[in-house]
Amino acid sequence: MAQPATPPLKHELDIVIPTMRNLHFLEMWRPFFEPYHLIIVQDGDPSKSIQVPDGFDYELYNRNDVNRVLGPNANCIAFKDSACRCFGFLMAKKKYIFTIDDDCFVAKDPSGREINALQQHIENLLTPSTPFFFNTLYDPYRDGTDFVRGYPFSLREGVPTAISHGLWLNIPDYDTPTQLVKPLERNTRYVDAVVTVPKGTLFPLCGMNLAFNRELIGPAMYFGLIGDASFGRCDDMWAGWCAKVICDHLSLGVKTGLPYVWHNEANNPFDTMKKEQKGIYWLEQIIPFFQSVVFPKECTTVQRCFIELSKLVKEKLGPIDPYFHQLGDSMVAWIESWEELNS
Ligand SMILES: O=c1ccn([C@@H]2O[C@H](COP(=O)(O)OP(=O)(O)O[C@H]3O[C@@H](CO)[C@H](O)[C@H]3O)[C@@H](O)[C@H]2O)c(=O)[nH]1
Ligand SMILES: [Mn+2]
Repeated sequence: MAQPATPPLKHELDIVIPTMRNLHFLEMWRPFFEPYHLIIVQDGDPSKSIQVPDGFDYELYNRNDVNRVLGPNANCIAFKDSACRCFGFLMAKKKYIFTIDDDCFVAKDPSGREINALQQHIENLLTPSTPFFFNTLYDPYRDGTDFVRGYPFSLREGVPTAISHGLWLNIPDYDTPTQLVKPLERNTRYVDAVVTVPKGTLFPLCGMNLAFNRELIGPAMYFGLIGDASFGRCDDMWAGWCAKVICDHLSLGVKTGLPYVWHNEANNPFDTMKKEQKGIYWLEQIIPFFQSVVFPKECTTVQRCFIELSKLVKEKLGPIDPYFHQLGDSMVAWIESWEELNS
């Protein structure tokens, strides 16, 4: 009798979900997520109980657990935003992480077939990236394609992929001003492509539908000290900028494109306006800062790069606002916590 196939990376991947709601969205993901272990990080009042549908294998953490586990470093885990998810990254023990927001559902491809987002992330992570030279036919490692004529043979091995950044149909990941002027806009464009983000290029990472190799880049996936600082909704982007400059330095790859999820809930733009206020101003200074980062050659690990980055954040961004001094300190506390829990 044929044995049912073991789902890919079943014992090597954890799914991390930040939440402040009930997790009914998991019902739709049941066929894809049920074989995997879930790490749920509950935001808000720890005395509230979160409903997780039956049949899932999960561990659930709240603020009390963060305080208990991290002690004096607990403040590096921000709440009041999706940033609480990085406590799940700390607690995970597997090599790969897939993280998804609780308002993301299974999307369909143009043929009407449900998309197994996890499987596509795994394919992205298990095949190399090509940050040093752009392949005009997108990801050359996908079935049915290859490197185009003129692609240097010496670069065709690629580099290990650290991050797989998936996209979203329906509610687009817009900032508040864009959301306000286009309240009815929906993303209906399904593009069947995966590309490597080139070396030296930053991008706005969205944490909604994201996977990464925790061994390669885990310590850089820090969603910051966000909650109380009006730097809201920049948690994922902060992780993206830090991780990308470190990937560039360590010759690791970042892919973006497939898979899609269906993003269901539009935030109230008048609420998010307050959250994003400072981030929108700061963005124009933060990006030139990251573009100028050069790591010394002694920075041979993600941890060392991250500590170096924390110093640069304090020195170069500190003059903009005292918040960046706190953020620099919390980056150090994050690395201390990572080393304590993952030594
Ligand atoms: O205070 C909070 C707010 C949210 N969460 C959980 O975080 C994710 C994302 O929340 P939500 O869908 O409300 O926010 P979006 O603006 O659509 O999300 C985008 O912004 C990002 C950065 O904040 C996020 O990664 C993006 O996808 C949900 O699971 C909420 O339950 C929370 O825990 N606490
Ligand atoms: Mn959302």
